[in-house]
Formats: sequence, C-alpha cells, structure tokens
Amino acid sequence: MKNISLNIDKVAGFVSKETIAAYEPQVKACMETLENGTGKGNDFLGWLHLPSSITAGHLADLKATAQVLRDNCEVVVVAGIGGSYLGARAVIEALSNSFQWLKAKQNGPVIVFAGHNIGEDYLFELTEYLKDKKFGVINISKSGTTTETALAFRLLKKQCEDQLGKEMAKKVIVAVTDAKKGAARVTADKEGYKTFIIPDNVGGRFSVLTPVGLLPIAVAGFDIEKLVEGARTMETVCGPATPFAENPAAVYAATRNELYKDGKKIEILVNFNPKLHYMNEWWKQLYGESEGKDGKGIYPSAVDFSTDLHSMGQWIQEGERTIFETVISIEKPEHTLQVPSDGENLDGLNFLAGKRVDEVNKMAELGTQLAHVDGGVPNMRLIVPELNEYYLGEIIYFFEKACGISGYLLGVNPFNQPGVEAYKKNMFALLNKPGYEEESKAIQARL
Ligand SMILES: O=P(O)(O)OC[C@H]1O[C@](O)(CO)[C@@H](O)[C@@H]1O
Repeated sequence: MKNISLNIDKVAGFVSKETIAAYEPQVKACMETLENGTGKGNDFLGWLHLPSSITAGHLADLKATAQVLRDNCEVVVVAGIGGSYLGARAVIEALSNSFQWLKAKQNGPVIVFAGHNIGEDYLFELTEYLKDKKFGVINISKSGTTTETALAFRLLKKQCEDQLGKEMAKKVIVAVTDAKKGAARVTADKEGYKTFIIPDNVGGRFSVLTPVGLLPIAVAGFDIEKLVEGARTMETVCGPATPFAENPAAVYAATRNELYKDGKKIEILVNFNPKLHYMNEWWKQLYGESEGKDGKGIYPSAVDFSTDLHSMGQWIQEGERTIFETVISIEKPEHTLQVPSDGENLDGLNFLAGKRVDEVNKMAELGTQLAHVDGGVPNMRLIVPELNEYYLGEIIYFFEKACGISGYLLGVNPFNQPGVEAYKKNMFALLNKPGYEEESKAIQARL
C-alpha cells in the first residue's frame, strides 16, 4: 500500500536540495534526543511511540463506550478546547459527509462541539437545540480545569440530568481526563461516570491518538483501528531506522527550518478540499504552541483553496515575501462527478464537459502552485492517496513527529506552552477568581 509522501521539488529555487540534505546530522541528533528522552520537555514524549503501544483491548474498550453513546443518544456533545478538541473535529469533519447534519436520516448521533469558546449565544443556541434531544456528553480536559470547557460542561451536565434524570445521565456522560487530578476527574469519580485517562506524558496537542480523539471519532462511527494503523505505519516510516532522504518528517522539519532561516517566517498550510478545514486548525495548534516561544518560531497559518484564492490569494501572490506553503494534496476523491455538457453553453463551460470536477480542482492546484512559486512562495506538497481513516492516521503522526524534530532544530522546548497562561491570569483577575486577589487589584489599577 502507498503511504503519504512529501515532495519538496518546488522549494529548490529558494533553498537548494544540498542545503536541505546537509541537515541530516542535525536532524539525526534531534531524533536521537527524542528517542532517548534527553531533550527539553522530555516528560511529554508519550506520543512518540503511542501508535505502536495502543492495545486491541484499549480500542475495544473505547468502541464499547462509543456504542453505548451511539445506542442511547441522538446527539453527542464533545466538550473540549485546543488539543482536547481539534484533533477529534479534524478527523470527524474530514471523514463526514459535508451535508450529513442536514439529512433526515442519521447513521448515528449527531456530533456537536462545545467548550471551545465562551460565546453566550453559541451556548444558548446549543442548549436550545438540545432541549428535545436525547443527548450525551464527552467531557474532555487534561487539566480538568480549563474554564471554557468547565463552563460548558456545567451547563450540559445540568441540562442532561434535568432532561434524562441522574441515572441515565451517568450512562451517557463520559469523562476523558487526568488519572487523578482536576475538577473533571473529581466530578467523574463522584458521579460515577465512565472515564478514560489522558496519559501524563502526552500533551494536549499531541493527544488525538489517545481517548481524547479516539472516543469522539468512534462515536461518530469511524474506524479507529484503521486510524491507529495508519499512525503506526508512519511511526516506522518516520522512525530512526529510515534514511534521512526517505523520512518525510525529517525532510519536512529540515526544509521548514531552512526556509525560516532564509526569512520565510510564515508557513501556510493549504488544502484543496473543504473537509480538511479543521485539519488546518489542528495543525495550527500543533505547530503554534510547539514552536512559538523564546521570541522565535514560524507563524503557522492556513487557508482553504480554492475558496481563499479569492480572498487571501492576492496577498499570497504579491504580498510581503516572507511566506511558504505546505499543500495537503488528496490524490483520489471518494466520489465521481462529471461536468455535464450543455447544448446552449451559455456559461461557456463546455470546454470542461465530460471532465471530472476533481480534474478541474487538480488543475487549480497545479496552476496555483506554479503561480505562487513564480511569485516567490516556496511550495511543499504532502501527497495523500485518499482521505480515509488510515491516511489521516498517517498525516497525524507525520506532523507530530516532524513537529518534535522541528522544535528541537529551532532550539525550543516543543512540548510546553507557558505563553497561554498570560490571558488566563488576566481573565481570572478580572473575574475576581478566589486566589487572584493581588492580580485583581493590580489589573483594576491598569483599567
Ligand atoms: O485539556 P485541557 O487541560 O482542558 O487543555 C486544553 C488546551 O488548553 C491549553 O492548555 C492551552 O491553554 C492547550 O495546550 C490545551 O490543548
């Protein structure tokens, strides 16, 4: 079976292949640092060999719990934020029919998300929608104390208990959280919810292959065994036994670091398939939280093409030349749709008649690549044979491994995120959270 592959040919006009190849010893050292656990953040390396360590029993447990939710719920609310949200959403949206939620007949519970914002209207409208629904909740939080998620869960727990009664609520509320600490753990233990543990050594943004991602994905009806299988393959392909030039994670990490040194401060992740929108979002957190620190780091941004060619396309073609692109290119769509012929040809599109829509899309992709390279934008392509569970598993592990290597090449700790605490501290001070009295006084004086 083919694997995903990385093509860096269209970087050659900006940084030479020899320069990238010269990264081999450095990349090897970074990979050894990861393998030996001797680098910064080494207590968060649980993701490195996670795919190969997931047991059949664990997957069976997840599937059994998913089945309980599928059997008892019309809607399942997945509550979480950041790494406790984006991976599940990325995979579910990539695999779902784009119009599933509008169909009268569902093949399982409708999955909706909460806990990733503090929008009053969003939460109001969600609680309204749930009013006549049999719904369950997967409450996901590693720390168990994240305000956005905890606030949504407080509302959802109450509504679920009010509508279904405490006993039934217990059956359809599942917690994915720390083994011992945090309010989500305390609540789950007190209420007797089924729980799954997020391992201590797996950080949020690297946790999609733990129950954080696997449980919601299974509830949505997708094959988590295949997802893990794909990740396992990439664990080997991107592992230390693979020579540098054949290791896509090594080459990607080296190339983006060289481009960064060369003044390309912004990486744009691109797709030509709207189902990958949340994959962009997941990737942004992975690279943004991992590398953006100590006053450095490539700024990870993302676009959906060809949609955004009609908005951001101008900037990308002619704006400041500080960007490079990484395109996720899906080789084969799941369905076939041909452009029909039209006797009158009023729209002038008969030159496309008989062609598949995907052929048009592929020419948009190729035309864009050439135009952007001509415009001074280096371009890498991650070629993905098909959009299915297996290849999503490959994509996930590929990006995770490359991120670990890339962070070490950059010289940062890719596994912490101290910067995200600043807004929380201010918010708690402004809201007079107990324990923040001094900060409250100080912040009030600034207003
Ligand atoms: O799972 P938790 O602890 O609720 O955290 C959610 C997200 O919030 C962050 O900690 C940032 O505040 C992310 O790193 C994490 O993925």
